[in-house]
Amino acid sequence: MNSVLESILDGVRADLADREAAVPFDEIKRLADQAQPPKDVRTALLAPGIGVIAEVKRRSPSKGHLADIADPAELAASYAAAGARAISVLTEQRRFGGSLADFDAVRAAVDVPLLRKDFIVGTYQVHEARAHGADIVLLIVAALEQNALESLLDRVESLGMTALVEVHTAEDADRALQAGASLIGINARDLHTLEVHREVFGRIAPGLPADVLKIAESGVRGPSDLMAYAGAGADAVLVGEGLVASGDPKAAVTQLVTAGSHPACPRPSR
Ligand SMILES: O=C(O)c1ccccc1NCC(=O)[C@H](O)[C@H](O)COP(=O)(O)O
Repeated sequence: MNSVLESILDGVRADLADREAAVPFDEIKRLADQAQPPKDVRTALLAPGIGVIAEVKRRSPSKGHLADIADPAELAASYAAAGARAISVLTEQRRFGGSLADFDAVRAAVDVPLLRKDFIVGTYQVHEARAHGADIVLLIVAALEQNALESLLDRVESLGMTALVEVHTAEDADRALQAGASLIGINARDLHTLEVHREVFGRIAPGLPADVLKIAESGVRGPSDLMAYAGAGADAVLVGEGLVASGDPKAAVTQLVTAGSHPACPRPSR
């Protein structure tokens, strides 16, 4: 595993140990069982046009500070009002400045499906995501051994949620399919250099089955990037920096949604 990811995971494991000490596994499972039922993510993403998954992202390892985001609920409500199909909330604290408190605030503010965007390493975090009302949980292939990926994906689905399985290479994509992923995110950000290479999406997506929903992650800075990803087979794009650093996130989502539903925008064939 590469050092950027490894160092993120070290911090994630330390913070996770603190949370598990505060709220034991049985209690987080009980809270997950009491949460509102998860939403139908596939139907939301298959609505006509290229979907926009809008991200609440304060900072990142690659760019440092991105936006202050004093009120994540207000930001999320503006994303939803502008037509975002789903909202991604970063809950990793050390590198991304996110939190489960941000997630709770967003959950209370919007009805669209919510993605818990974090670095999942164990089943506790899956139940924790459900307890906080998540509908989608990110599983990063590069962060997980195959048996862990498969058992976490099973756990996500057994709780009625959808796993967004993130891949960076064709080998990752093979592992995601082997694990049974039905929603695959192809992340154009190289985890070694943190550079974005959008062409990675077009190299990997054609090798995925037609019934797998394909999300293009990272590097969408405006409608032309969305159109290019759509042309390479994306069902939806996941956008963070291009929204939060735009000065007018609601207008930025509106522009993307408009582009994604324009008759000239390519559609995935299935
Ligand atoms: O954003 C980073 O610097 C980063 C570094 C290491 C691991 C993950 C990272 N980002 C997570 C994401 O996948 C993005 O937040 C997401 O794809 C949105 O990307 P962007 O629109 O380019 O902000």
